[in-house]
Amino acid sequence: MVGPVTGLLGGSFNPAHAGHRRITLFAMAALGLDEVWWMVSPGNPLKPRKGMAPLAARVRSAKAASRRAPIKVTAIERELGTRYTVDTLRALKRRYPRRRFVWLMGSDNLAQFHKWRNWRQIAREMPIAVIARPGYDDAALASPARAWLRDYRLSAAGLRNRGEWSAPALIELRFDPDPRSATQIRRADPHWAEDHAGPPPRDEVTHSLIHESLKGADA
Ligand SMILES: Nc1ncnc2c1ncn2[C@@H]1O[C@H](COP(=O)(O)OP(=O)(O)OP(=O)(O)O)[C@@H](O)[C@H]1O
Ligand SMILES: O=C(O)c1ccc[n+]([C@@H]2O[C@H](COP(=O)([O-])O)[C@@H](O)[C@H]2O)c1
Repeated sequence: MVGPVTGLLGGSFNPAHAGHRRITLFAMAALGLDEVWWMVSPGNPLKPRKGMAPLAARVRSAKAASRRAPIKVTAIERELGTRYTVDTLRALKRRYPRRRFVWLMGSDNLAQFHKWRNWRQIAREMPIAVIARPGYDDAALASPARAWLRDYRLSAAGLRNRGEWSAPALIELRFDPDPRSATQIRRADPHWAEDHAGPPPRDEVTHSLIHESLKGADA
């Protein structure tokens, strides 16, 4: 029997915002997902550490932004000890073998995807759904990763109706694009990261942040 269909939205969430929530709910409906996990990254390998609030603060902001939605917030990469998405996805598939996963990301990330470690292998691990984002769609369209994935394009209905999933698969989701971004929030509140720095969380706090939300997630 196939387990729940789970979308994975990895991100810095520095901070989380209403755009994350909206694109998640949209992707869930379009792709027929049972739930989405927001994986708050301990540190995007391509982003500077400066200006990044601590993991615990970003997890808190993600929990607030996802309240009462079928979204689980997790910092599981901290527990898995993975930093690169390719390693995270392999570890998750091993840990949750009954689940079917889809990797979700905005078109800004498709434009840069060829810079991610082992990106072709990421595409072989699970279908990828890309959500159009204002200002990035031309770059995404012209990107090396999209060129590579062109022959694997699939409609959202195509993915929903497939009995057996295969990867690579690229699903391009376009809906009333959402202009919100964490950059915009930090511009309006330049001290966001500092104000949320606080003392480093104790180990048991981080531990409970990691485990709490995925409790009950079956294998
Ligand atoms: N408004 C949006 N439309 C489409 N995708 C989005 C949007 N906001 C965030 N995403 C996607 O959600 C994931 C996590 O995003 P992230 O936490 O980096 O937020 P962000 O707003 O992109 O942050 P920043 O402005 O700091 O780069 C990424 O795949 C990103 O592309
Ligand atoms: O694995 C990589 O090389 C890699 C490079 C850049 C970003 N990522 C992942 O992409 C996701 C989105 O990151 P961000 O910072 O754009 O929200 C997050 O899960 C990061 O860990 C992964």
